[in-house]
Amino acid sequence: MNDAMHLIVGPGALGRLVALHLAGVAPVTVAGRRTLPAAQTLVTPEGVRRTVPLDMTTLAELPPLAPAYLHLTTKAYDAHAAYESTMARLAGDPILVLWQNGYQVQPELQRRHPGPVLCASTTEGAWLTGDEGVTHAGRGITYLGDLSGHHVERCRELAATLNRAGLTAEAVTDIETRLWHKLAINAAINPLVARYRIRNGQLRDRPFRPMVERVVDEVAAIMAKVGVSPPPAGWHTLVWQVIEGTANNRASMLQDVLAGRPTERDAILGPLLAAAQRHGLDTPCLEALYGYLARGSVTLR
Ligand SMILES: NC(=O)C1=CN([C@@H]2O[C@H](COP(=O)(O)OP(=O)(O)OC[C@H]3O[C@@H](n4cnc5c(N)ncnc54)[C@H](OP(=O)(O)O)[C@@H]3O)[C@@H](O)[C@H]2O)C=CC1
Ligand SMILES: CC(C)(CO)C(=O)C(=O)O
Repeated sequence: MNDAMHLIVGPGALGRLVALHLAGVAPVTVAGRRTLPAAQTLVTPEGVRRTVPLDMTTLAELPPLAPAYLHLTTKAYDAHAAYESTMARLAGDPILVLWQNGYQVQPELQRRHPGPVLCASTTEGAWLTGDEGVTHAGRGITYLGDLSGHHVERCRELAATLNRAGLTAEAVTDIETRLWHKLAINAAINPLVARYRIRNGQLRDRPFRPMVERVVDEVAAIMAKVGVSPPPAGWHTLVWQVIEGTANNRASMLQDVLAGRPTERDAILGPLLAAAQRHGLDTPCLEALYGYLARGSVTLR
């Protein structure tokens, strides 16, 4: 057991998945905004159920801890509020680990946080089974890096801890590119499947296939202006590979829309639309999808 303490704020699907793994190798406290049962059940991708006691608390009851790591596992739109309420209670400046999708919270909190900030880009898949547990739907890989390029060793240390805990992780020196690549995938898939309430694989069919192509054209043009290098196979191939590999998924944004929750539209489409505006690019599809997610209606040209 490593004695570096991990505080995980945001006890949702990803937060509990990470907590239930880390608890086997390090001291872990999980903090949310409401009380959750201390015994949490993990259902593994193989269907095995494991119930693990966790130190669960609420931010309001959080003692003045000095954790080595503060993992922020809220949705992107809750990250700033969660960061502020947590930091107001902690002693010291922990290593902040950001697990959000998109590319909005990461540069903003990198500027705000006085300690090291690491970014995690993960392809793990998890969903909640209620207040008592989480299902690990699919194993993936977590890339860890930092935008400043000053904390490579800390990324390696955390990757080693996550690997010991049973989650595959790797420290990388190009996390910004990886976050933009994941954002491109999310931008091409999530708003369309949320808009049309379809599984990812249905994007391969008419009338959705040409819509995906147009969205990817817009994303690719923005990436070229921003200076994000394309994946080796190109943007279109990358997106179609993910659609193929996740054909049966109900993407996270579709689940949010169906449950009447806010979506991560600002974290995913926001950076693309802002870059398009800066560079004078016409992005009718992305704008229409953003408009739908903001207002609930869309007309794709
Ligand atoms: N789930 C997955 O498989 C993956 C998720 N991600 C990314 O990880 C992030 C988290 O996703 P996910 O776990 O699915 O989301 P969830 O909605 O399941 O979990 C978010 C959690 O954050 C809590 N929360 C919100 N605000 C605060 C706050 N101010 N203080 C403390 N806790 C708070 C919520 O509490 P409450 O219950 O009260 O709402 C909830 O428990 C997202 O950016 C997502 O895109 C990335 C890859 C995979
Ligand atoms: C890759 C994809 C689209 C898989 O569903 C995803 O990350 C999500 O659902 O948010």
